[in-house]
Formats: sequence, structure tokens, C-alpha cells
Amino acid sequence: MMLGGSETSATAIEWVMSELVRHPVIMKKVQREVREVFDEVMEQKDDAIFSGKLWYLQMVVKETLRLHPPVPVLPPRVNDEGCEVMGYQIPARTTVLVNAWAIGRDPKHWQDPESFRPERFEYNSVDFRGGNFDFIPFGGGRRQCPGINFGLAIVETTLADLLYYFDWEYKGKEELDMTEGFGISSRRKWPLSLAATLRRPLPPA
Ligand code: HEM
Repeated sequence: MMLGGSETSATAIEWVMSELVRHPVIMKKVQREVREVFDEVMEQKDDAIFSGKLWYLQMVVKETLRLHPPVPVLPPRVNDEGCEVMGYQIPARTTVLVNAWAIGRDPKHWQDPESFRPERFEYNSVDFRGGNFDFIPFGGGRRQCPGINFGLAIVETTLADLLYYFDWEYKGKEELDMTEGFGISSRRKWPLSLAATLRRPLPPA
């Protein structure tokens, strides 16, 4: 369980950083938010200020999970009884696979689906907590990921630290390759390699 949870969280973090270095305006905006909130926390020495304030970072994570769900195809399900879904007859005992990756890029549900645009979530209540079947990076229904809150906390706090303390740059000569690898989780095919520049003094070890 912990292995699955850390693999999915690490995959999400790597894709967020990949999208951010490809979108410098979005990178600047999210870093401004994180630095303003963290600087205030440090000044006031009050962690409570942190809670719920990283709105834009949360939208960036959402948009990344839409385009790069770490579990692209949900674990198989077998239906006990026959049923009809969108005009398709599904006989009893059929193994059904749900493609979360394709649903997140479906133009019937998402405007300009291939673009990385966190602002799409600003006035949009679509969430991944099980109520919207057009956005299911954590699955849905009774078997939805039980680690959703823990996973999001790992992803958001790790990213907030990376973005607060460092500036990040991709130094490759060619455009960053966004090819996905093949496997149960959709990690990058080629590991992400970025140059970090320290922008804030690191806390004492
Ligand atoms: C960004 C991080 C994560 C993502 C995207 C993610 C995604 C998923 C998905 C798609 C499923 C399958 C749901 C389904 O069958 O419909 C799942 C199942 C599961 N996840 Fe996560 N997960 C994450 C983090 C975690 C963490 C941190 C833990 C625990 C420490 C965890 C524990 C589990 C367990 C135990 C299941 C199996 C649930 C069952 O079959 O009833 N996950 N996760």
C-alpha cells in the first residue's frame, strides 16, 4: 500500500514539475503564491496561515492529474449482473477497464483538452473526490483511492517546498520530451532532469 501510494505521489510531482518548466508564466504565478504565503508564515511564526491558502498550487495539481493521472487505467472490475451503459450491453461477468487518462482528455467534457491551463478550475466545481465521473485520477465509487487526502498532502507540501526554496530550469537543447513510459503507473519515459537555483535560505537541518 505504501509503495503504491509513494509511487503515485512521486509520479504526480514529476509531472507537475515537467508542466511547470514548460509553462514559465504559470511557474512564476505559482511560485509567487507559494513564496507570499510561506514568507507570511515565517514572519508571523504561525502555521495556521498556511492552511487552505495555496489555491493556485491546488489548481496546478488538479490540471496535472487531469492530463497525467498516475494510474491511467483503473484496476479491472467484473460486474455481477448484466447492464447497459450508454447504449452498450455489458453481459454479466465482463471485465471492465476504465481509461481515466482518456476521460481527462475527452473534448466532450474538457475545452481545449490538450492544453495545460490550471485556470480552467477557477470557476469550475469539477473535483476528483468521486462526484464527477469526467475527472477520476483517484478512481470513483466504493473502491476509490482511500489515500486521497494523504496523497494530496504529500504532493502539495513537497511541491510547495521545491517551489519556495528553488527556481527551476530545464537546460536541455531540445524541447522537454513529455513521452509517458509503459507500466501500471504512468511515469515519464525519461526521468526529469532540471537545474535548481537556491532562492531562499534553507532551514537548519
Ligand atoms: C497522487 C497520489 C495518488 C493517486 C493519483 C492515487 C490513485 C489511485 C487510484 C486511481 C486507485 C484505484 C481506484 C479504483 O480502483 O477505482 C487507487 C487505489 C488505492 N490507493 Fe491510491 N492514489 C494515490 C495515493 C495513495 C496513497 C498515498 C495511499 C496510501 C498511503 C493510497 C492507497 C491506495 C489503496 C490502498 C488503494 C486500493 C483501494 C481498493 O482497492 O479498495 N493511494 N489509488
